[in-house]
Amino acid sequence: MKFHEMNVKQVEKALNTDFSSGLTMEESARRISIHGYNELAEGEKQSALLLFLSQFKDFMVLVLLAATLVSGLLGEYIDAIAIIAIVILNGCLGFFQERKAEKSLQALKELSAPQIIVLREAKWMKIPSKEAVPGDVVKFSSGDRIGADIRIIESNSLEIEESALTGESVPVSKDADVLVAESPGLGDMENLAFMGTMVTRGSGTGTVVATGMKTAMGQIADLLQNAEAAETPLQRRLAQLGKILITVALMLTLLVVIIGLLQGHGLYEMVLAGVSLAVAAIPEGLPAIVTVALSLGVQKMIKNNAIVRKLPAVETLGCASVICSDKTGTMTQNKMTVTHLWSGGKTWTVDGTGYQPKGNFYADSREPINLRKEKALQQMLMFGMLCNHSELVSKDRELVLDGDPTEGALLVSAMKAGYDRKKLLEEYEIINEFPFDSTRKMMSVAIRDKHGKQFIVTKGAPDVLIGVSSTILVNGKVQAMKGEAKAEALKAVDNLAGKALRTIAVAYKPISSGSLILTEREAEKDLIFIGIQGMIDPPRPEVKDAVRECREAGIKTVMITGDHVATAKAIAKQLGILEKNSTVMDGNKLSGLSVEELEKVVEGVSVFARVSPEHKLKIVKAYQNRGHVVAMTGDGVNDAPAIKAADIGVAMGIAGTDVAKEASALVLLDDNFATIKSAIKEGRNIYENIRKFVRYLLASNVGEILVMLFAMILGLPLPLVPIQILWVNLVTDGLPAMALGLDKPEENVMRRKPRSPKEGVFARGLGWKVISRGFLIGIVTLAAFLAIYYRHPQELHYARTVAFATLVLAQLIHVFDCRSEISVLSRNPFGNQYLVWAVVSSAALMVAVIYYPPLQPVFHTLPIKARDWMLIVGLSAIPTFLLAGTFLARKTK
Ligand SMILES: Nc1ncnc2c1ncn2[C@@H]1O[C@H](COP(=O)(O)OP(=O)(O)OP(=O)(O)O)[C@@H](O)[C@H]1O
Ligand SMILES: [Ca+2]
Repeated sequence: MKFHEMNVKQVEKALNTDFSSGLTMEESARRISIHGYNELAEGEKQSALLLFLSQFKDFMVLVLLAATLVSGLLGEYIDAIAIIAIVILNGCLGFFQERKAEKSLQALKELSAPQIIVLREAKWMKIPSKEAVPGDVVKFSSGDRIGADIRIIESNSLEIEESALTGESVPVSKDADVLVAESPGLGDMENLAFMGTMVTRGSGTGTVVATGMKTAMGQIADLLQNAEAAETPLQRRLAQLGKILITVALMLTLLVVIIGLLQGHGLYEMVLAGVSLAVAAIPEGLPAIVTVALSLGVQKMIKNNAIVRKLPAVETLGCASVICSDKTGTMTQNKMTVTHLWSGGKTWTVDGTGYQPKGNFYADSREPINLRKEKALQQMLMFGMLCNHSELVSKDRELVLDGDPTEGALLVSAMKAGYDRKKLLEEYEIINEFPFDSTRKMMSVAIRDKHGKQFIVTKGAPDVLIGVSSTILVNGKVQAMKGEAKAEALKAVDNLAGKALRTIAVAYKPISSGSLILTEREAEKDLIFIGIQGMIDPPRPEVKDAVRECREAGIKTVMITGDHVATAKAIAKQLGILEKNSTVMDGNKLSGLSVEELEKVVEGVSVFARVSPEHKLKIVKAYQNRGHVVAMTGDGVNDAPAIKAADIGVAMGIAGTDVAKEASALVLLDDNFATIKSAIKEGRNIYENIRKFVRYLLASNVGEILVMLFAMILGLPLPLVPIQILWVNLVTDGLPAMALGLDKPEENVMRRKPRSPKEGVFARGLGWKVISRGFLIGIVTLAAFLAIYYRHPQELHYARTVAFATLVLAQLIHVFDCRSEISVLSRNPFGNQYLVWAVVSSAALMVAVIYYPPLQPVFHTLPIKARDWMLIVGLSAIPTFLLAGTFLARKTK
């Protein structure tokens, strides 16, 4: 018999498990050793060796190796060995950079690995999905992705979307009690839930029947092997640019070779020089360094509680111009405490802090009231506790909340009045439930008391509940919900919400005992309104500053909330989101507008209140049509489309569902708005750092090519020999460029306007900087060469050594200039320790090559005399300081 044909008892037996306490730790470990981990087999990975070899597949490197081989055969052993050594070192550098990039991407993947809630040794715990085994008892609810194939034990309005398996995107309802007889299609197995599908509604428990490759998903897994890693826009642009640069570098190199030949240089000499030059000038390492910079940035973001799930988001973050953020939990602390209560025209306050169930109720005086006399208040508190899933659990001797904070507040307010849920549940049995969702904005239970009387109890947004209540309880009497009674209730809501309180109303109605199976629609109408509980949810302290910083950075903050207009308004004011010239729009108004109409007014709105998740997509579209780059937060299943549509989809790490997380590009580990701001700042910085080393590397290459080209045009000997060119390329490109990638942001990163996503690599004067600095580096190197060579033409080796030192030093000074968009002097040049160390070690290597006797024949160098250092230092400072702070530099700002 198959699992879907058995009843629950039979399944329990077949799997040799216990549905009330789950598996033991021992047993689960044993089962892992039998069934293996619950994961799908991965595609093949590139081996380290292949990755290493792939560093040498570059065409010019192959040509260089061939040319070196020839020179080796011709007897130039030292040159040949040195060149090969440098090529291998270069390959190692590339290998490590790519490895690092790959590793950090892998680490990212693991961070966002799915989890599953299982029952082990009678305790519910969250474990990595990987560790689930057949027989495990699991629970799941709306927004979860199912982690294994599961036979449902209990279900509650459960609906699951199985498009990952069946392609059918309409959710199907699932029911534990439906036995499926023959062998139906996957889509018809009502009592099974499959790995990879997602819960769109309701909740349930179940037991794992298959894991890993044995699941239905596993059987088709090879069809959907790993999605390819996405390239960021910048990486794509750089790849295109790379092709152009290669062509240009090759053409210039060819020009150098041809002119050199025309000027009477030997063929062999020119070919080797040309090939070395080509290898040095082609920025083949650029893509890898960019990936490393991106992933280093990603790691930094993780330290700041932001996980980037899609690499391109790192870049897009820097372009964000609007952040649409949830209020509850993101801008506020999500620590709710009921402070005010209202029923039938009376208002009470209650004291106490946090989730400690201690406090008193007051009317007008300072004396606590006698609760027994306030029947409506009692009823409201009791119902708030019954229609409630949250729980207080003690952890480290403190009471902490397990569940939804809104419900926690209601639980605690009832406890302050002396109610105890266990005792209540002995008196009242919960026979049915309609779970909360953000569109209905309410939740209901059907309960039965000891005498068999049945009621519907509903709690939810007061304005919505007033709408579905036909009567209201006033002084123990039921009155029609209209006229003055209704107006007074609405006024009470406004009054509480105006105090920045979040409001939840409670209502009920008796139902006849026969009508057990009501639909949601039947249950949630003609209710008797009892009253309202108002709770504080203090803003997170850091949000106000974050909002201000965003404003200075040209980024607009928009609050989007399901909460009441007045509550949203009050909190938005406290946080500085709502200003004089911005407005609040509510869900009703929003529903009536088309995207085009919304577009016209959207710039003026900074708070959207009483919205449903479905509205978020419209808001994203409207801002995007206005040319904005939009970050949008979300947590629930219904938020996923908006998260996907946004330029940067942001999901909550704590409150977020699997579905929201999977749709997102960025996950906030702490659900904090301020974290979005830090991520944007980091995103801007990473992009600037990439610009810095692109600028540095290309200027260096331009310098290297030009010095050779000019020398050939002037009919001079080669100012640098091949091995020197390769060495410059290795030493100056390696460490200093990486160090630039780790640079701290310039002070004003968050005071600039967001960058346009269309901006090219050379925007904002970068192209000019590359060419002008490169040109000057070439000129001063040539000048240094000439200064020696003209006086002593016989000392060619010495002149080359001086040119070599000038070229290296000019680049090592120029690298400091690259740290700033303005000028080298606009920030402390030694502010980046990595860079200082990179430059010091590169300089030390240069000194070694020049002064260490065993290296001199290898690099064709001679020790430089002290007085010539004056010349070298003076010349190499020129490219950086000549243009630093001049009008040319400023103009490009
Ligand atoms: N567990 C619940 N049971 C009943 N009603 C609830 C519950 N949670 C929230 N509500 C009501 O539904 C309204 C909408 O809730 P929703 O979760 O959509 O947004 P929110 O939490 O208020 O704000 P945000 O969208 O900023 O997270 C709330 O203002 C509240 O009145
Ligand atoms: Ca919400």
